[in-house]
Amino acid sequence: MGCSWFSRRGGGPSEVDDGGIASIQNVKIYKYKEIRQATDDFNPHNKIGEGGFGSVYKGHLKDGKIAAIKVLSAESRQGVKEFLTEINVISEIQHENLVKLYGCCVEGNHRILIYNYLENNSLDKTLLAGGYTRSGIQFDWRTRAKICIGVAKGLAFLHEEVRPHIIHRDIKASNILLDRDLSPKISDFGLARLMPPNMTHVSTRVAGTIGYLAPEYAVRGQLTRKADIYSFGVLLMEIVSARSNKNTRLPTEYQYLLERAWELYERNELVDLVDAGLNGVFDAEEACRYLKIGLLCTQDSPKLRPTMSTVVKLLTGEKDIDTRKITRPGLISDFMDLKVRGPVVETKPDDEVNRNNYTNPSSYNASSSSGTRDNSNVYSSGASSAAAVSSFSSTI
Ligand SMILES: Nc1ncnc2c1ncn2[C@@H]1O[C@H](COP(=O)(O)OP(=O)(O)OP(=O)(O)O)[C@@H](O)[C@H]1O
Repeated sequence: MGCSWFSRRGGGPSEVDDGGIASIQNVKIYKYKEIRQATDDFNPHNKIGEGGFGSVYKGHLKDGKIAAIKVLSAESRQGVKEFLTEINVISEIQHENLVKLYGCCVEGNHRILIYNYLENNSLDKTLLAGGYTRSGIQFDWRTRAKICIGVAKGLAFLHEEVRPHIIHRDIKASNILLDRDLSPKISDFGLARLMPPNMTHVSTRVAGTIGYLAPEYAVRGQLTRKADIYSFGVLLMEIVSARSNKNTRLPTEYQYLLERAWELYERNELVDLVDAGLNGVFDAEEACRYLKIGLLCTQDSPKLRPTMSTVVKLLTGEKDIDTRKITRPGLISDFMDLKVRGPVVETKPDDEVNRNNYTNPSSYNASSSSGTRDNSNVYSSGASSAAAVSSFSSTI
């Protein structure tokens, strides 16, 4: 048997018998030997990606499952207890639009996460990398609408149903994976939490993320759910237009997606931003509505951005957009000449972090899902925002 349940069933690695972590019960522990076999000894041919947290391999597990195996980099050498505590939190969070964590491997210095493998890769490597021509995937309008709504639902779940609420902190195209049916799954939620606060290589991650960063988070380090909503707004516009938030190959005035969207919105020509690759086969009213929702989500003032559950209703048409509320979005380029100072505040009063009060969403009581907010419990999935923001200053 290559793996065991953490609650001392099946005899996992010796560290997991540590009495201080006996309360952790839901994490499947894989033996390093099984992971080596699954990846053919981490054969480069099986490597499917490289992110800020380490390398990702495709692997075949003994139970027949295909997995994405994320080998965390050296910086993440957290103690077994801390690591498993975080993993236990992540593994309890399950939703059809979140990537499923199968388990982990925590032997010696190894810290490895084992996820459900998603067949159709990430949005940045498919839709934003040339769409059908490059990936063979037909991103027609219906598929895009389904992707936008799915991501919105996954994020609404993290923000409003999980207790304490989770701020993803890194919503972007490379963290949206697609399954066989092109249903979207958000990856990396809770992951930055595994990194020690002094981790230095965070700068490369932030560099790739700048266009998604809400100004108040980038400049003042204010981390709330509204920062995720800003990133979602940018992603939404990327999906509709099939272009990245920044494209240096375009003439200067067209390079920044958000600036372009605002310009076109003011001229009542938003439809021009919709992907020309759709060959005109799309619902223009709906596509423009999505772009307007993107503008609403990226408003400069966090208070003007809708919550994610409202975004879901706006996307599905259950709720109408009040276009009077759309003002110029907050643009990071407005702050390009500012140097950012740390240390940084993680939250505002209405989005306070409280990691100790985490409760399993499955045991989450029904009255809360009817809209009652308990804003005192927010779990930030981010690594040190101070680290992120101070390294951000060195990359702009
Ligand atoms: N569950 C998965 N199924 C299939 N492919 C995956 C899975 N997880 C990751 N990948 C692949 O590995 C790549 C790297 O993923 P990873 O999340 O480590 O980094 P990233 O999102 O590109 O960057 P960052 O770590 O800065 O967020 C992804 O772009 C994707 O192609």
